[in-house]
Amino acid sequence: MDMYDHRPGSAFDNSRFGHVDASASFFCTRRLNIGNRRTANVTSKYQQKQFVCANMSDKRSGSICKLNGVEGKAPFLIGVAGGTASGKSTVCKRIMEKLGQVDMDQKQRQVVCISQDSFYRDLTPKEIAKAEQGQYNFDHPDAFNETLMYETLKDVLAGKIVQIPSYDYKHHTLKKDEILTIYPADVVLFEGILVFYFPEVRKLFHMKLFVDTDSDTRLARRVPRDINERGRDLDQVLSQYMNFVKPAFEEFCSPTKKFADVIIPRGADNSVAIDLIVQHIRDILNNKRNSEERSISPPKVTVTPVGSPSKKVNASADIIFHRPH
Ligand SMILES: Nc1ncnc2c1ncn2[C@@H]1O[C@H](COP(=O)(O)OP(=O)(O)O)[C@@H](O)[C@H]1O
Ligand SMILES: O=c1ccn([C@@H]2O[C@H](COP(=O)(O)O)[C@@H](O)[C@H]2O)c(=O)[nH]1
Repeated sequence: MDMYDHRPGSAFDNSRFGHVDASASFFCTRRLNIGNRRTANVTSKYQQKQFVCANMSDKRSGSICKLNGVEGKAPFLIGVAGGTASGKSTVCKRIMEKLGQVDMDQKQRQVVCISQDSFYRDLTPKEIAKAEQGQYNFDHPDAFNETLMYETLKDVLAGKIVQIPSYDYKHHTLKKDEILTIYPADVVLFEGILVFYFPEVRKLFHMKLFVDTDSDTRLARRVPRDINERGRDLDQVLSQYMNFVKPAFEEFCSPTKKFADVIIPRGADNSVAIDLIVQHIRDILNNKRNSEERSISPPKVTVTPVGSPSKKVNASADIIFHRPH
């Protein structure tokens, strides 16, 4: 999806993706601009199990965390769940558009979006053969790498730069030559059919949205999409839908609607709901910015000695605390 930072020419050896020995890793050092204000030397570590830049400080103080000594922001993390073709990606795109994030350099973006599909497990050749016949269940929670999803989101929350693969729906594989770099942002949207299914992952979200589009509409959208964009034929799409997609939606996805803070009926058509969400995000960002500014220039605090309450130790203090008696 074009909202991601596609960096085919990144310093990462993409050909190793998913095929390295678990212990194999390599390092690269780059100079990166983070947001409008910061520049940091970032050393990134790439491993099969964890494709994140793992060499930055994990310490958080409030919403500020450190990136190799440079202060970075912990983002506001929004989960966007919903059935297949409910409009999750389109809703995320609308939110980004309304927040003025689309025609913007990837590194400057305050709002970024990550797809849960980047956390599908690597399939064995036998599983790929099954998938090609529409016999693999991509809608079951076991199809996802929960640990990696959790660890990556934790890193995102810690203000780290993370690198994730994009997903190739035609070949049912993670794209080894298309690693997405997610730079620290103010808001991170994480969208997918089962983003609220895993309890530990679910707990990480500051806000949870569920895109609720009726199943006829979803199927009517999925059929042409899968044929035109994902290389399927009609029989495959319908049999996969009946055998796996529909039952898994009912068993695993639909029950997670109860965890949502906001349910968006009709998806991207619901501009009222999207406007309300965008306004809420704006308010949160403004509050966050104000509190960050306050923490960057804290008011001067002076303690007046006990017994001399009228004696001002520092005449320029903005706040005076009295020691309790
Ligand atoms: N409100 C809408 N009206 C018409 N088509 C839509 C609408 N929302 C999404 N679509 C189309 O439906 C398909 C699935 O939408 P998408 O946002 O990718 O869903 P999801 O991310 O939930 O799978 C895409 O082809 C998209 O262009
Ligand atoms: O190789 C694959 C991987 C996934 N799928 C289907 O994709 C949807 C999830 O993506 P949405 O954009 O939310 O629709 C899921 O229902 C899987 O069935 C696939 O067909 N092949």
